[in-house]
Amino acid sequence: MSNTESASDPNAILVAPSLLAADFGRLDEELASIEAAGADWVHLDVMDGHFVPNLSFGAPVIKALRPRTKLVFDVHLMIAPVDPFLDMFAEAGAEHIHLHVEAGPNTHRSLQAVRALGIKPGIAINPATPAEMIAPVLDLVDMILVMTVNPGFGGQKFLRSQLNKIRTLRRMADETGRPIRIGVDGGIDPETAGLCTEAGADVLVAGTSVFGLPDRAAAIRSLRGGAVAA
Ligand SMILES: O=C(CO)[C@@H](O)[C@H](O)COP(=O)(O)O
Repeated sequence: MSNTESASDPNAILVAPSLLAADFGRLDEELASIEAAGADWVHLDVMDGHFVPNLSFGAPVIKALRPRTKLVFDVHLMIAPVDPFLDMFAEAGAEHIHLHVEAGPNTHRSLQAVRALGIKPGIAINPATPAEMIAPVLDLVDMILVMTVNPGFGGQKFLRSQLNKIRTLRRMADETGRPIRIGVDGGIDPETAGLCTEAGADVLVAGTSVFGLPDRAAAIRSLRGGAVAA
């Protein structure tokens, strides 16, 4: 199945390689490699050194990359506050924006602002935050991003403690009667992909297990294979 075919199938498991694990000196080539390898989206991690203890890249880099690929830009904002920067990421070409439920007191307003910009809103949730925290905003989102590591760094170990949360969120999302995708982010490899999809996730965000391997097509196939086998 090609990237665009799988992305338009609501039941497909989608793979979104995280550019954080790419070679930042060759972003063009890295993007081209995952597009050719069958990635569905590219996941773009924006870090501010305040909400998370690390810095990555911001809207100018995303804007520069936008014309270089047809992949959907799945932007994960690990920043606080978010509201003053939403216009900037819209203008840069974000198609999805995930903001964190922990990032500020106005999550409901921020998600409405994302939708008003014509962007699909997602709500991201940290490992220590209970699933119930996002119940009041589920009617506003198209996606939930479950952090399966503490945000801020690639290459961390998957937290199995998040599997029950994924199950709970799958049930809550299904109860809305709307199609809401559940992404998992952090420590995703073919084995943990299977655990997550079995629990109800349908988007696999993976940095190290895609960009860490020379054959990106094989890496993406293995992730899908792990997911299907669950
Ligand atoms: O948002 C984050 C980290 O904060 C993730 O997107 C990581 O970039 C995933 O990296 P791996 O755990 O797959 O290496």
